[in-house]
Amino acid sequence: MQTTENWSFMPRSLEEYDVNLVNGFTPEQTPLSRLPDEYYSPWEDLVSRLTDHLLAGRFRERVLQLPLLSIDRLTCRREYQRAYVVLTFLAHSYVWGLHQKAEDVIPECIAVPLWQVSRYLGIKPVVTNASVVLWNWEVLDTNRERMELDNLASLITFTGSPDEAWFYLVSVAIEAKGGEILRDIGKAISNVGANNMDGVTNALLSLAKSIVLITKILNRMYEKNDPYMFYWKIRQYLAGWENMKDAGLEHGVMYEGAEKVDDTYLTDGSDTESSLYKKYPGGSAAQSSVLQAIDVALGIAYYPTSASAENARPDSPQPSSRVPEVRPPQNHYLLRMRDHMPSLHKLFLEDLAGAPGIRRYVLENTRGISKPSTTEFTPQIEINENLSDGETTESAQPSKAQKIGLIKAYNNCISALKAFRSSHIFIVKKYVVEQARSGRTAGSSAVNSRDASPVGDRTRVNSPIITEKIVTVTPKAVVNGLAQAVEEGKAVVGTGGTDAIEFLSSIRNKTGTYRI
Ligand code: HEM
Repeated sequence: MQTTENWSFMPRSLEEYDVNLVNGFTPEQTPLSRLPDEYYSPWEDLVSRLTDHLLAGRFRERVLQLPLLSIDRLTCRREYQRAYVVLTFLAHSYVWGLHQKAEDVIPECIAVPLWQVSRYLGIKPVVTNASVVLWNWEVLDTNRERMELDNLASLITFTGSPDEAWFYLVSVAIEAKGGEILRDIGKAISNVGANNMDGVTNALLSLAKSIVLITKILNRMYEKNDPYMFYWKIRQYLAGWENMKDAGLEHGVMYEGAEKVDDTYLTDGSDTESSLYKKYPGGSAAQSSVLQAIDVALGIAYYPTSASAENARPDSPQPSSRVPEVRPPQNHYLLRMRDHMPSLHKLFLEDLAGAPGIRRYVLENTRGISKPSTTEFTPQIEINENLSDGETTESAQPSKAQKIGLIKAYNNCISALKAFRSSHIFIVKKYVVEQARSGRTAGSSAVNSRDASPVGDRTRVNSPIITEKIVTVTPKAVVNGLAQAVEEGKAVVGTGGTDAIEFLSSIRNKTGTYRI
């Protein structure tokens, strides 16, 4: 049990945010692998053979045989979470199918309970980071260090492939470091409140180490997730129903019968007020609260990717004693992604933003010592050596060395976070951009004859694992949802429908400018 006393600056207890200092935003207790009440066995039995039914081409038929079950027999949040995971997997499998045309109506037997459990958990009724990562893991050996990559398994996958499980598990292992990360953030902020400079410095040094550690975990993605598999076989199931015109979901998806059980149905996720069709983006690790918590704690605000905003950093130290508060634009993609987190985690991030600011503390207490770069990231912090130690002559005041230590610790965090984002961009280039540019190839996987026509032989080069001779095919524009070939010169879009690399680079570069 970790002490939560460092978190007394928050208006609510960590428990009330469904956050803990062991695993962060993922539960301390292992998620349920099956709902205990046999009443729910029709859902559990179907999801346990999900891949088999998809492969047999009879999954949709099986869904239509499901009874409409009440959610009244779910007894606790853990059970609601399990129900949400099961129902989102069933819903996305139904909509996307396997080598089938997308369906734009989720049948009542899934749609109604999915809508209701999502309302209870305060999350959107689509696959999210919570469905596939936070609430979708188990530990293999409970006697060992719990949540390391070599001791984890995913509870449900769409494809039954190790690649898909690995994709989720890398995120689970990162999420689990959220406990350590929150401990450091709590220590840093409570020491800001107590005006204990060394305490803030030590907490930031530890936070920087944790960010380096999650970057190492992120870089293990290549070990067991083949980019080809990911892009062409797995990613399609994570897609939601926003910006999906090309996939046949121009209006989004209808949750059959949900309007009868919830008055708010019509007002959420629709283009027009009265539409029964909903548009929601799908699952993305951009919905991870850990990364956003680090951003919030370090005082990093998000910006639109437009050129004018690019040049502005909000809080370059001002001559006056006040560091202006900056409100990020409300429509920014990363802020929108908070609606795809459990609402308690979103609330946590909002309340964290109101806590004593670490960045503000560093800036205000090192004025005259730091010489912030107004341009891009520089590896070396520039210390203004010529300035006298002015305000720090009294023995009770921190020394110049302490102030320099504080700036360096803060900058270590920024550099580590920027390095995380650089590694992530590299992954997105390998797993998304290169795949989209290469066009779909037939190798060990079957290609829908309606999707493609063979044009010649080529050795498959994108996968580090498979090197057999394969047939190159000319892809039609859309294979399924997010799995599509994109011509050179056209943007490869992320879940949010914007140019993924441009978007991620802008955030990465902006992170770097926060060095002091
Ligand atoms: C094969 C692996 C991965 C791919 C292809 C990938 C792809 C993407 C893409 C395309 C975006 C842009 C926004 C969107 O489309 O939603 C994004 C955003 C993001 N991803 Fe990943 N991702 C991968 C793994 C991870 C992992 C393991 C994490 C760790 C938690 C992660 C964390 C993030 C974050 C935090 C963002 C928001 C942007 C930012 O804060 O820098 N991703 N990812």
